[in-house]
Amino acid sequence: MLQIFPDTSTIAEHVSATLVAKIQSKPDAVLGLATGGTMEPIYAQFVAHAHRVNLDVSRLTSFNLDEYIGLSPDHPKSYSAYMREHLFSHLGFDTSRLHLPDGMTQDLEAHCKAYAAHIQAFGGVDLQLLGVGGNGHIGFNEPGTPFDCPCHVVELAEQTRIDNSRFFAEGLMVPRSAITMGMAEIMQAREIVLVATGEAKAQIMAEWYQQDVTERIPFTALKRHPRARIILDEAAASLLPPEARQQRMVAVG
Ligand SMILES: N[C@@H]1[C@@H](O)[C@H](O)[C@@H](COP(=O)(O)O)O[C@@H]1O
Repeated sequence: MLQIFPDTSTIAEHVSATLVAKIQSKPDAVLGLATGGTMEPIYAQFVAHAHRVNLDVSRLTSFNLDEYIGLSPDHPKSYSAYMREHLFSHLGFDTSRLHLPDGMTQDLEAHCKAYAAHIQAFGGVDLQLLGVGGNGHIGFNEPGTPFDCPCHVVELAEQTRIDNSRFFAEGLMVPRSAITMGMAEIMQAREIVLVATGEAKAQIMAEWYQQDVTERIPFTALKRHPRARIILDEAAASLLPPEARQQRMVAVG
């Protein structure tokens, strides 16, 4: 289902309310968490909302989508550091329940298998948050990734490294590879919320809308998911055909 909101702050309120409701109804839920600029206002809003309603997050389990290979959790540009900065350090999480792939692992293949098995051991993800790359990647599942692919190592597409270089100071290289949750684990999530904001996502959203399900655009897989929502702001929706732009959300909540 496609939903278009006026701007990033109404999206943040809406997604935050979705998260709070999920956690209130299932305090031991398993969340699939994403990083990237899109998620920053969402986590900020969620932290404020959680404080307001005194939300108990201590029984939650989370699995992050991905991590760069070669960056330790202490590296400021690791996704581990991102999660601490934007979410984990602000609320009373049980840190032993918060999982990210280990970018410093010595045995990549074994680690990927163990990460996938760990998610299965928890019965899969209840609610998966996703952003989307300019080339349609989700997590770091780049175009061409088979839809049944589990957690794996990926060589990042040149476009992805260029897009993500804005997060790295000049002279710091974007890593060439990453560990990502696979399309398989993502598609097994019971509920998926994908958020795309800003003009930079307008082109890929138009392609997503026009194309059938294709591995060339990984997030088209969500068209086959029974409970996936694609949430856009006006800018990301700006190249959609008029009939798609009818899906405007006027109310928040
Ligand atoms: N691995 C992450 C993705 O999980 C994220 O969804 C995407 C979009 O990022 P942004 O929200 O910064 O546009 O970029 C990265 O490559």
